[in-house]
Amino acid sequence: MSKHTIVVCDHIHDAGLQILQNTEDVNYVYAADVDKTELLNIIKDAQVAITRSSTDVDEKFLNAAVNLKAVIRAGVGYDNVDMEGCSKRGIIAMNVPTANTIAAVELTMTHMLSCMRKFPYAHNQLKIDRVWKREDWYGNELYGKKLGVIGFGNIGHRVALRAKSFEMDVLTYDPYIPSTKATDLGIKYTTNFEDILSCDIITIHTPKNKETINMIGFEEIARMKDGVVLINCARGGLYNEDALYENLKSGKVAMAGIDVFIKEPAIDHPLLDLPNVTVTAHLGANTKESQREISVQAANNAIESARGISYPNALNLPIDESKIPHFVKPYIELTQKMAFLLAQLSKSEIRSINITAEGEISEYLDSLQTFATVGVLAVSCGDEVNYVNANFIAKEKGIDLTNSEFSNHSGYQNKVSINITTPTGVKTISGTVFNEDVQRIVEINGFPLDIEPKGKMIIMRNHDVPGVIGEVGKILGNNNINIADFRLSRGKDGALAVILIDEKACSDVLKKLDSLEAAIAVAYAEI
Ligand SMILES: NC(=O)C1=CN([C@@H]2O[C@H](COP(=O)(O)OP(=O)(O)OC[C@H]3O[C@@H](n4cnc5c(N)ncnc54)[C@H](O)[C@@H]3O)[C@@H](O)[C@H]2O)C=CC1
Ligand SMILES: O=C(O)C(=O)COP(=O)(O)O
Repeated sequence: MSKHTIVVCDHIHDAGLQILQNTEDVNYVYAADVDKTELLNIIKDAQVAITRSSTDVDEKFLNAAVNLKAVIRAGVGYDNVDMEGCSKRGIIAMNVPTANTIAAVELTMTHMLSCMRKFPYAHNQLKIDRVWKREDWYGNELYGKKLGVIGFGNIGHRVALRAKSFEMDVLTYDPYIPSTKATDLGIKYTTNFEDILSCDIITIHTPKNKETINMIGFEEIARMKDGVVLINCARGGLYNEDALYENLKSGKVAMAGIDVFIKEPAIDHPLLDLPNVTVTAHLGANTKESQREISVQAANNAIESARGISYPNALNLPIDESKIPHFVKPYIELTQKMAFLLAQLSKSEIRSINITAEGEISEYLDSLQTFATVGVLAVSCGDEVNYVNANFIAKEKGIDLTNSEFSNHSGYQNKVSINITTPTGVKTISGTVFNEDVQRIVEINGFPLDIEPKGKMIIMRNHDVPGVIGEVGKILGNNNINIADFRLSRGKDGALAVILIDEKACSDVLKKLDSLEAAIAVAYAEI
């Protein structure tokens, strides 16, 4: 039995390791304790890698991981994964998005309470210094304070709910949610960032990306209340670290609760020297409950993806098949098959792939474009091309990708057409789906047809003169090729025959057909 190699790059709970160990077709390699240079050597055999935030899936990692098909970020944030690099190489990236939510929520509340009561300092004075000085430790209450929550996703909204139970006045800023998601929970919603800056305590729960890096900097802090408290259990760099340091030093920011740093491990970070921060070493996800669940999910997902069965929570697929309406799926398949067929008929350099659609299916043009590109490129690139790298490969080859909605309606409820441009002209194919899942090609190069996109076929353009069908039948019969179906379409420029055959037609047979006086062009294709 051939085994799939799964490399575990960071510490995950034993429960997941057990699953990997007990799976017969998995060869699992535990590399959490090796240094990252040695990991580059180990990762070259991996089909699937499991990582946490301690392993950067960057250019170096990806260049070394020559057999990698999938990478699983065993947690939420994937800012340490070079998503474009993965896509270019056809690697599917996945995360485990909700298993550590509660752990991160509770650590956020811990930092908030610790900051308000200066808990670690009070604790250390008694425990380490053995000093009993109650007058040193007057804190503040959460009760009645205004809390600003930036990012109202899985973690942010739960932090808001818990803060409400402390009878805080909670306000959220998240332009990507409907306001009712917050207001239905009794949380105030704002699209004005200034409202957040006017809060007593601010906590951030967004992903780290171009838009959110330095979301809070010198200018934003300057507009905050004196004595504001800032919490960051999301990612280092969402609050500008220099601005945070300077303003904690001056006392403008009274306290900060920080779990994450731009560069980790952060054992020499200047923030650690300040007396008004509570810090943890990126422990947001570190509860036994959450790590057990993440590890089990990551292991199962790694096995599924190594076997090519499914890619749960894939982050770089063109479409999330679990979220699309039922009617779209057969169009996805049909588009890829039609593109594959058309590229076989063209047999020349492809300069552009254009997709058009009419009906409700036109809402999915961008995704269909990717599937068409996979179909076209599969003819020349074989299984090197897949849904995540197709657009990159097309770009590298200088193929122009475009799509648009049909301006004219042809009467079909839904129809997809693919046009490919080659040095000799434009080739077209169109298809539709009847009765929910009956896929049909309804046109090739302007000739109306009704054929199933399946099987071995000869496609022949010929002058519309008597005797062609007989001559074709004779050549195929003489070469022991059985005709399964013969579809003929007539147009003003001649005829097009699609001949479905039981055996593959070799180039010799195609040459004989091409030499018929009536023949204009002959091609063989297989779907
Ligand atoms: N410290 C730790 O160990 C952990 C840290 N995290 C971090 O927390 C982040 C949030 O996690 P979840 O809540 O699970 O993610 P999520 O995806 O459920 O929520 C993120 C929210 O941020 C919002 N958002 C995005 N851009 C925004 C912007 N510019 N302004 C305001 N809101 C914006 C989104 O609309 C979304 O509602 C993760 O991306 C990860 O980096 C997550 C788990 C543990
Ligand atoms: O899930 C996340 O985004 C986290 O930050 C947790 O990271 P970790 O898996 O603990 O390295």
